[in-house]
Amino acid sequence: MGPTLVDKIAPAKMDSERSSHSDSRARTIEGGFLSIVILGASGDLAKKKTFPAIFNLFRQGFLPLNQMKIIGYARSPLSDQGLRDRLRGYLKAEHTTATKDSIDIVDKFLDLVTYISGPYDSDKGFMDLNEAISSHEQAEYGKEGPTRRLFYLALPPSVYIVVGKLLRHHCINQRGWTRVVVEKPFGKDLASAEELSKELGDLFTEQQIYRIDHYLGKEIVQNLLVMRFANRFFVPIWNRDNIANVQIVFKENFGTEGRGGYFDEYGIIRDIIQNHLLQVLCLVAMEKPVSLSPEHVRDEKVKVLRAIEPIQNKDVVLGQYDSYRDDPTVSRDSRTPTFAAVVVRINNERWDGVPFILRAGKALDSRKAEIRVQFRDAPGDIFKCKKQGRNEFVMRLQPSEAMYMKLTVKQPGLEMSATQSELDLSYHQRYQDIVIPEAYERLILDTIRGDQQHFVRRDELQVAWQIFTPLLHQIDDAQIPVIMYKNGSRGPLEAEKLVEREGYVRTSGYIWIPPSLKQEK
Ligand SMILES: NC(=O)C1=CN([C@@H]2O[C@H](COP(=O)(O)OP(=O)(O)OC[C@H]3O[C@@H](n4cnc5c(N)ncnc54)[C@H](OP(=O)(O)O)[C@@H]3O)[C@@H](O)[C@H]2O)C=CC1
Ligand SMILES: O=C1O[C@H](COP(=O)(O)O)[C@@H](O)[C@H](O)[C@H]1O
Repeated sequence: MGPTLVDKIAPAKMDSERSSHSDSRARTIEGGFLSIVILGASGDLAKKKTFPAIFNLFRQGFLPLNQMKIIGYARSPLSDQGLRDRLRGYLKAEHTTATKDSIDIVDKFLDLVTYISGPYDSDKGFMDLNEAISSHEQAEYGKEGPTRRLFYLALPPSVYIVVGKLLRHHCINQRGWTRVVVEKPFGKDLASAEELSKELGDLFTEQQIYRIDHYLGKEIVQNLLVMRFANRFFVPIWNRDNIANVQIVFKENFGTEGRGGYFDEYGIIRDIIQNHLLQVLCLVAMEKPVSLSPEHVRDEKVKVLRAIEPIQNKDVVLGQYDSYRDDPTVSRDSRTPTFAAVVVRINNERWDGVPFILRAGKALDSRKAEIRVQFRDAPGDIFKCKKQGRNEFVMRLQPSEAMYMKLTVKQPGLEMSATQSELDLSYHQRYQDIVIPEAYERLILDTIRGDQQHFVRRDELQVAWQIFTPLLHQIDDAQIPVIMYKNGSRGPLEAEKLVEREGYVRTSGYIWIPPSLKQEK
């Protein structure tokens, strides 16, 4: 039998081989035995996102085949094999040619996975965990040599602190780094987020804490700084003189589906807008950082957040889809918004007067996330372009990553008339041989490399909550109306009116479906 894909896996790639930018961002991967511990390994996120992302890194040779273990920890009574069986269906060895190879690579990965069943609040469980990690380390590395420990909290935030304390007490690495990944929601409002930050901050240094927001790992989001600051086209026009309005949109064509209990407590602003969309806004609106070092980038994000004005009620539309309360895990008289449109205003020299409209909704007519930048009309319109519509630059995060510009051109033919057309960079067409990594894949790799650029810093989180907390408290106190909308619709009509009121000009008669989206259907 010839060599399988597993045999062909190279030792973990070093950053110097992989990184296209050999500047200050390129980090050396420190050597040493790597233990990745997933706490909450029995859960939804772990099986759907965390383990598959680690598997993809492994499959592509980014993890050290013979120098690592992956340990799942949760209360559920599972065996090693039980966890492996549960995960197998989620590990897809796509892009490998032979089926045998695909099975081998999955088996090889699952061989690295073990499971410990234990509570989240007992010394014993965490002593067992430490024992297991140490014994793997020693089996490979003896008692000397550097080791690396990554703890991924795929858990409800209610247990973060108790788990953090026990990790701190029993599982800290004595021979190398310890890093802790925490998932959103990081609190429910400013006070609770601050408390969580303080308690975690008493246990771990800021350099050890990785607050994950998976939107920061999406390809088009990662492209934002390059687009804005490496293209002469954009540098001079990215401001209030040229841009009329910006929309950052998240739509899902399904409801809360099995997560109703969690969602009903949080709602769409805490679930999507305060974190994912606000993070995207930071990258669209921030000033150029001094360098790409994580602190320089995050310093600029914090500055733009600090320039955001208090949100006014007239700038908010809330909705709830009509079948939301049919979910048995949702309260019968729930007023939790499943849709929100919020106008955010940035009071600085670059953006004064430009509305940033953040819109997110569940159970809408399609699944899509995009940034839509609409430009002002060209002055002195001799071509009657106003009829045709405005220039827009759209960055589609999903589905099918793309960036396109809507612009006015001469209608081809003998007549001199203007029409709307587009310049399209659809990734699946342009980069046919490149597999775009999943957000979690990229971010987990960053945690192993020690790169915090794409993670939320404590002060960033604090300002993000400061912006939304007054509004959230009013919503919690039922002071803002929640409009019903039909499951599968575009959301409340009032939101469309809000967007119009803020000066968005819809192009009439222009319908263009990007080829990559046609393929998607
Ligand atoms: N699922 C998703 O798509 C996303 C999730 N997240 C966040 O990731 C984290 C994990 O999410 P998810 O996997 O969906 O969560 P789950 O509800 O599936 O919980 C994960 C595991 O935690 C344990 N657990 C559940 N409830 C409790 C509780 N009340 N007290 C103690 N342990 C509990 C369970 O393990 P056991 O009982 O075996 O110990 C469960 O398998 C959350 O913070 C969530 O907000 C973020 C983005 C997306
Ligand atoms: O964080 C969350 O994100 C998902 C949407 O993620 P995407 O990468 O598929 O866009 C959302 O469904 C979920 O409610 C939310 O908690």
